[in-house]
Amino acid sequence: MVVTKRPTMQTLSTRQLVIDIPHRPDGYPLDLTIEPGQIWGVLGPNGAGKTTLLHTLAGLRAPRAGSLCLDNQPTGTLKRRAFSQQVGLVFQDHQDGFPATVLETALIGRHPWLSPWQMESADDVAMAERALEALDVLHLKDRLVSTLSGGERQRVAIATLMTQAPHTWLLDEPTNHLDLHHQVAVMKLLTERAKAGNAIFMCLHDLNLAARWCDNILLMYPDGEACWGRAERMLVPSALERLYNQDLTTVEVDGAPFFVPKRG
Ligand SMILES: Nc1ncnc2c1ncn2[C@@H]1O[C@H](COP(=O)(O)OP(=O)(O)OP(=O)(O)O)[C@@H](O)[C@H]1O
Repeated sequence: MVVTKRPTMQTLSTRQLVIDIPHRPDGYPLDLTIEPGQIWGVLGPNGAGKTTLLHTLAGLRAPRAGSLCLDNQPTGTLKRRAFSQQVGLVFQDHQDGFPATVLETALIGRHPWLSPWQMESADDVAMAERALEALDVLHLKDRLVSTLSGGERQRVAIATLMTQAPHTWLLDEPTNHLDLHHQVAVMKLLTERAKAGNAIFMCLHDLNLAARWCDNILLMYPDGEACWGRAERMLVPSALERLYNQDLTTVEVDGAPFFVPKRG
């Protein structure tokens, strides 16, 4: 049996980070620490910079200022493979680069753990199949990804991240395209991963999913202003109304606030 030696889990943090959004002033620099066990929700209107932040955290875009660290080590000094063992990203949109089955796609998640040209082992395949099962897409494993529905494709993308098994999970609107049952299933899965010690950091447009499942919230405003902290402190109607420029009615359901847009 091949045993993959796991590196110790490292905490992703930002120091005075300014994301680079063309023609926008710097705004408020971000000093975030995304701790093991935490579930972060990033909220903000269209164009506020949520995707740009995720791509910056994933090392795909350079920040305008500031730095990113894993523990105390600047991420720029790490090899891409070592970084990908620690940090993984589910994109908002999924493009098919080349024809691949669902299982082949999930197995891409093992690449940071294999040497160049090393074939995936039976253990890697078993890991990918467990992830596909957790996302309820194992029955589709031999289908071409290009033939899947939007929600199925989204679940395959999350299963691919689960197969990658990084410490920090970055997810750009992971509930996009998902029906209600699968939205809840994904949020439960992320909660289980956080309980197991992973750090979860995701953009969401659904305030009520954030209120129910996230313990930390980052609010991003279109002018670059930002604030963050414990969910109960951040999810207050006045702040959210200003964030979305939308009046809200708030009720409490099962001990969590539930926000409904006012009609008028
Ligand atoms: N390459 C680019 N050139 C010019 N502007 C860009 C570029 N990339 C992003 N932007 C702009 O940066 C801003 C932030 O985009 P981003 O995708 O991060 O927002 P978002 O908060 O994720 O939005 P949404 O909720 O719509 O997904 C937007 O106004 C976008 O048009």
